[in-house]
Formats: sequence, C-alpha cells, structure tokens
Amino acid sequence: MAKIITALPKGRLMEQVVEILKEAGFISTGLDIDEISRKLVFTDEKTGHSFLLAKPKDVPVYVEHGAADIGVTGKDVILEHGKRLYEVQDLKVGTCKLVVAVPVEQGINRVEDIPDHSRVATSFPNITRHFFQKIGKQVEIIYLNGSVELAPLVDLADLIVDITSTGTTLRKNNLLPIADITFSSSRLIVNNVSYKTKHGIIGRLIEKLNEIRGDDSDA
Ligand SMILES: Nc1ncnc2c1ncn2[C@@H]1O[C@H](COP(=O)(O)OP(=O)(O)OP(=O)(O)O)[C@@H](O)[C@H]1O
Ligand SMILES: O=P(O)(O)OC[C@H]1O[C@H](OP(=O)(O)OP(=O)(O)O)[C@H](O)[C@@H]1O
Repeated sequence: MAKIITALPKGRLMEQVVEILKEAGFISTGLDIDEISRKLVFTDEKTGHSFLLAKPKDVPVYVEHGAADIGVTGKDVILEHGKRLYEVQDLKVGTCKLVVAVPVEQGINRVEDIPDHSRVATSFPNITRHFFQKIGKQVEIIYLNGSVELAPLVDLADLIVDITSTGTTLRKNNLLPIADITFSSSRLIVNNVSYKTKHGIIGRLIEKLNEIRGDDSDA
C-alpha cells in the first residue's frame, strides 16, 4: 500500500486535526500528541504513514512542492497562497472569518466609506489586495505577522483585515468589524501529482472523512 506524507498544522489546529485523523484510522489511536509535537517529522509505525509539523501558513508550500502528499490548514491560508493544489475536504474545525475592521471612533460602518489611500494592516496581503481592488478602493497594505489589532492603536494603520472568531480581540481593542471577506475552516489539501498517483489511499481517506465530518461536495 502506498505510504502518505502529511503536513500537519502546528499550533491551535493541531490537536483537533490529529483527533480527526485518528478517528479516520489514518493516525494510530495510541499516538501521544505531546510526544509527537516535539518532533518535526515522525512516522506512525502502525500505519507506516509519515507526518511533518509545519506552521499553518507553510502547509500549502510543503504540499504544492510535493514534500508532503497531503496537508491540513485553514481556508484563509489556502486562499492567500493561491490555488495550485487540490482542496478536497472541509474538516469543519478552526472556524473563523476574515473581516475588515476599523477603530470605533472613526465612525465608519461601511467599506464604501473608507477613504482612498487608507493604510490597511494584515497578515493576508493577497486576499486584502483582491478585496479592495474588487470594490474599487485604493489602499496601502502593511504586512504584519501577527497581533494585527495593534496597528491602528499605534497609528501604524487606519484599519485592519484580520481573523475573528469570538470577536473578543476586536472588541478589546476598540475595533468594529464592518465587512466579512471570507469564512474559513480547516481543509484537507492534496498535491496535484499525489492526487493521481496515490488516488486509492487518498480517496479512501476522503471517504472516511466524509463519513465522520459530513459530505462536502462544495469544498
Ligand atoms: N481565533 C481563532 N479561532 C479559530 N480559528 C482561528 C483563529 N485564529 C486563527 N484561526 C485559524 O487557524 C489558522 C492558524 O492560526 P494562526 O495563524 O494563528 O497559527 P497558530 O500557529 O495556531 O498560532 P500562532 O502562529 O499565532 O502561534 C488560521 O489560518 C485560521 O484558519
Ligand atoms: O475573535 P477572537 O476569538 O478574539 O480571535 C481572534 C484572534 O485570534 C487570532 O490571533 P492569535 O491568537 O492566533 O494571535 P496572532 O494575532 O498573533 O495570530 C486572530 O489573529 C485574532 O487576533
């Protein structure tokens, strides 16, 4: 049977994703997450499949270049990366949305009212550029790796495009979400070549995930 290399997302998504893959019989139930999270690459001796642990934003890079056959990361990350791989299954964890948010005191409630040439801080420059191009607004994009909500507080930016889930971080930093750009959840992605050469085993994994997580024909 073909062996599969899977890129797993380190951080907040890791535990839930490993649990789902265990339920699907793709990772042995006995495998201890604390044990594996210290290793960057490991093989599950029972199944023979290998796993590498990457930052969520790097997962599409490993999969696209074939260092991994399959991987799991957020839809937001996949959109930002661009489609050069197959997105085959919604695992329905890590749900959040990418929003435009402005400081409450600016009194702006609609993206149409954002002044041209505003400075937008984000970790998602491609999605942000496309969004503002589509609505015909010229903005300056300022790339940040994280804590994007800080930027308007210190006048680095006028507004932000960032992930929100409970809304707590936006509220605590006096930011008002005024538009949803996209909804996101964790997705299974597959390398274009592996999809064909290892179709049997990847197909069976997708079927199993369908059973567990529900059918997902529009992924
Ligand atoms: N607050 C959140 N609630 C739910 N899902 C989230 C949230 N924040 C991010 N996500 C999802 O998890 C993915 C990974 O998040 P993030 O980029 O913060 O990486 P991390 O490694 O988990 O954390 P960090 O890099 O901040 O330590 C995001 O791309 C998004 O899909
Ligand atoms: O709506 P909430 O439930 O408050 O969640 C949203 C926050 O979660 C993520 O940040 P994370 O904690 O990963 O830190 P980061 O900003 O450094 O990525 C995201 O970037 C928001 O800041």
